[in-house]
Parts: sequence; C-alpha cells; structure tokens
Amino acid sequence: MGFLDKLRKKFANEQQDVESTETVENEVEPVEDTTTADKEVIEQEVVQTQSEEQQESVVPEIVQSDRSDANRYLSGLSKTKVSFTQKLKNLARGFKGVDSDFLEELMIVLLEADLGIDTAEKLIKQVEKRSDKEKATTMKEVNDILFEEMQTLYNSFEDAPFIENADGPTVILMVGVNGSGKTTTTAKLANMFKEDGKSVMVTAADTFRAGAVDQLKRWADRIGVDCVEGRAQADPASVIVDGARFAKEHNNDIMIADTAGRLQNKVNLMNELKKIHKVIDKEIPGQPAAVWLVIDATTGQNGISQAKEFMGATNVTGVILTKLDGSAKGGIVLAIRNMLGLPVKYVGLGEGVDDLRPFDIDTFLYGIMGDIDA
Ligand SMILES: Nc1nc2c(ncn2[C@@H]2O[C@H](COP(=O)(O)OP(=O)(O)OP(=O)(O)O)[C@@H](O)[C@H]2O)c(=O)[nH]1
Repeated sequence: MGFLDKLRKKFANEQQDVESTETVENEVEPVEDTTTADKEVIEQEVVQTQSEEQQESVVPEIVQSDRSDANRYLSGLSKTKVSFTQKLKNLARGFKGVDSDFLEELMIVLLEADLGIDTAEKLIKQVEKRSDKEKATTMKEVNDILFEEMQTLYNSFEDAPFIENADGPTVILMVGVNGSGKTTTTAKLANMFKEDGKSVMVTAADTFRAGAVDQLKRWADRIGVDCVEGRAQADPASVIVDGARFAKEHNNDIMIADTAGRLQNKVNLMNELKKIHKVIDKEIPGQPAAVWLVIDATTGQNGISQAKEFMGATNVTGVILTKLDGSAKGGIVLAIRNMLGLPVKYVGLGEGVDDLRPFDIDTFLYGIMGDIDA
C-alpha cells in the first residue's frame, strides 16, 4: 500500500469515529466536497474585506466550535488543498514520465505553494532520485513519493519538548511582528490550557500598539482568565515582572505573555528580549519554558525572513502559524521546518477562540492531499 493510501486509511478510520458522533447540521465534508471549500473561501473573502481598523478592534464573540477537531482542521486547510491538488492534477494530465520538464513544472507547483526554493529543490531531488530507483511510471506513484518525502523532511528534525514548571508558573513568551495574530493567539492558547484544566493568566505586555492591551484584556474577560495589563508605552519587561509576580501569588500554572511585536533594529530587539528573559528568570527561575514565534501564513516567505530576525534575537522554541485558513500557501509549514528547523507547534485556522489546533504533519498532509489521484 502506498503512502497516500496509508494516510487515507488512517484518517478514514478517525473520520468514521468522528462522523458517528456528529449531528446532521454540523456535518462538514472533510476532503472531497469542493462546494464546502468554495463556501469557506467566500466566507474568508468577506472577512478579509473588513478594514484593518475594524479588524483590530474586533474581539469575536466566543462561540465554542461544534465542529469536530478533524473536520475543523481539514476545512481550515481547504484553500491550500484546492490550489495545490488542482495544480498537481493539471500536471498529471500531461504526465509522460519523470523527466526534466516534469521536474521543472513540479518545482513551480511547489514554489507556488510557498515551499521556497531551498525546500522545493530538496524535495525535487528526492522525487527524482526515488522515482528513478523505484521506477515510478504514473503520477499516482510520483505523488506518493512527493508526500512521503514531505513527511520525512518534517520528521527529520528533533524537537526540544515543552516542559511545564513543577515549582511554579510555566511561562510562555509570545513574539512576532505586529498583525501576525499574536494577541489573538495568546487568547486562543489561554483558552486551550484552561480547557485542559490549567489555571492560566495572561500578561499584556504589548504596550507599543495602542489597543493591543485592551484587546487582550477583553479576550481574557470573555475566556475567564486573569490579565495583568501594561500601561501604554510602559516598559514591556516591567509589565512582565508584574505578570510573573501575579502568577506566583495566584498559583497559576501557566502565564502567557504577549510582547510588543515591532521589528526595530536587531540590536534593540535583542536587548529588549534579553531583558525580558532576564526578568522572567529572576522572578521564576528557569523560565520561560517556551518562546513561540507567531507567523502569519499569508505573508509567505517574508515570514521566514522575520523569523530569522527573531531567532537571531532570542531562543525561539517553536512557531505558531496563523491564518492558515486564509492562505493557499500552506507549504510554508515545510519551509519553516527546513529553513529554520523549528517545529510548528500550533496552527491558527480562524478568528474564533478555539480555532487553534496542535500541528500534526500527518493531519496536515492528509488535509492538503484532497482527491489528488482523481
Ligand atoms: N482568519 C484568521 N484570522 C486570524 C487568525 N489569527 C489572528 N487572526 C486575525 O488577525 C488579525 C490580527 O490579529 P492580532 O492578534 O491583533 O495580531 P497581533 O500580532 O497581536 O497584532 P499587534 O497587536 O498589532 O501586534 C485579527 O483580525 C485576528 O482576528 C487565524 O488563525 N485566522
């Protein structure tokens, strides 16, 4: 059985379990239904027509998603799936074998999905090598090799585990440029940990953007977690000290700190983040446990450059990729992994508070695979 068939089998079983527990109204066709995908694309476009100002001030109502995990994940990837599989199907129509013309066209498809040159070249080389060795003569076999190589590439890195602090609050530091979705993701994470039974608080240290502190405070109120707020233009490190002290006094399990996301010059960024690390470690030894970099999937390769800046300034331990629902370029997941070596910890699949999912490479590949062999 080929790689894609194995993936299908794995998820078909999970899908059946999920579907049997769903109500009819909540049904979302997972992969094949392009009508659902189109509808979601239209919905996304409506969201995207809001002005930036409107978007900034909006804290969406908390509506707990009644969709199953797997379905929400899969529908969030529908833009990438539709675009990627369509291009592979077009390629299949003129397929005569794995020759240089074919590999060139496949390279273009990968670049258009935002894998970036380096990552795309790596995959192409593997496809060429394996197709020759395994005597692949059909597009189905080539697709199989391609997707399996994507999985291998993602799994070829070792990740440091996220270890919670046994002696006090575990601190998670959120970094990333303005507008990447840092504040919303901070709220989503707080909600997720709270649902897992943890005592969570958030620290609003993004004192640079007027409104960011207020935005997080309103999220926190709705979720029902405490929020330590920084005053406008206050030193983020001093706000974080207040947050850490609050978390200790209130025996919180988790503190998530939203930081200012300006990409100033590298030295300033480095100094600011160094100072933040130092004050956290002083208040809660050994913390932060994680520094998660929030990247907007729609910014494509630009996101990789931003990530490099942050990685040069601090010890980033993972990436949260937001707005994957609004992007047809989900290949950025593999570019992040290949170029930065960082794990994608979570993906943002919408603006709602529970539109955050732990990233899993198999679910991701299944989600973008669609009806690729049809
Ligand atoms: N569709 C979609 N929208 C998202 C997602 N994550 C965040 N957003 C939206 O992106 C916009 C910016 O999000 P914020 O959380 O304010 O971004 P930020 O990085 O904190 O921005 P600053 O506060 O300026 O630093 C908001 O309209 C969010 O609702 C996601 O996963 N999917």
